[in-house]
Amino acid sequence: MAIIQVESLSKDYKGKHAVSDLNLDVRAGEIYGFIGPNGAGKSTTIRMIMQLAKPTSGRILLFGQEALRPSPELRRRIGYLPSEIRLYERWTGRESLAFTARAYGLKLDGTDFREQAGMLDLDLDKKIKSYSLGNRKKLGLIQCLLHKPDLLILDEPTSGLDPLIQRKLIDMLKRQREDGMTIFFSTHVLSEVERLCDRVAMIRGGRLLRVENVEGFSGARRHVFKVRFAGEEDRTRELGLREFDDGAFLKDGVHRFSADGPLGPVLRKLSGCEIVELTVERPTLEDVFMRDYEQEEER
Ligand SMILES: Nc1ncnc2c1ncn2[C@@H]1O[C@H](COP(=O)(O)OP(=O)(O)OP(=O)(O)O)[C@@H](O)[C@H]1O
Repeated sequence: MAIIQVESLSKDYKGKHAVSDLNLDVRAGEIYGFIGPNGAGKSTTIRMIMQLAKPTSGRILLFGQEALRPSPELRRRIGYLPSEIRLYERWTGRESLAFTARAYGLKLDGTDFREQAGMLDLDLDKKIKSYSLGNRKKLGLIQCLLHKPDLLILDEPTSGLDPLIQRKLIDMLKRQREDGMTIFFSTHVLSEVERLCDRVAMIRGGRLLRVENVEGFSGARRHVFKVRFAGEEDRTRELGLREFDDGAFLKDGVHRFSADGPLGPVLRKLSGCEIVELTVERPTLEDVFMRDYEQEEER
């Protein structure tokens, strides 16, 4: 069953499309990355999933239930970390956690979050007003795990964290997955997605560009070619580069395309023109996504 199912979801702000006709399905037990540049529509989507913003059109199902209005029952099953966390500045981290625990009717003895705080290197006895942005994020994350939700929705959880803490947070999220939690999180850091996610959706300009399986990423069997020929003209058609890749394109004088299988046939084709520069690489997820960005920009 899909834990999050988003169907034809759109959100307009004063006639401007923040999210357009978005479809997503997040399955039980997976870590799903939601990636896109600034202003892509990630937070707007997450706010709609959390029933904090009303969709202009479309449907959202959480745990198979229609979720267009705030529902305390659904809310209890979800841990949500917004991109900007609001905390009560005068409290210590521990007081803040104790308050949240009480709000959920949990009886905690103070040792329940010690492990997580230790893992993230967070001093819970300091006042929140003295916390850095990173420490606030850490506290927010521990807070949204307190009630042991089935689904974790995190809006840019690692932004503002140093690389060491980012890694610890990622390890902590992996551990949650081992305990059966489903995790949906937004980021613009691709390496994070590669380390952590089962699947990743890429959004830009409010529209879904693609969804990719990270494990066994199919791009690993392909080669990415970047080639500059003598002269500036577009050689895509002349060399039949679209026979290898429908999406072959020319940008800044460089022909870019990818191809499956052995290199020989491709190199033979390329040698029909005078090559000034050639690079051949295995594509990373980043290559695949950057290509999508660039192709979108061309349109
Ligand atoms: N409350 C609002 N009123 C008007 N426009 C909004 C509002 N919230 C978001 N937008 C616009 O919707 C678009 C998507 O914004 P959103 O915050 O969802 O992007 P994002 O992918 O989360 O970006 P970032 O990575 O910068 O947080 C942007 O053009 C933004 O300016």
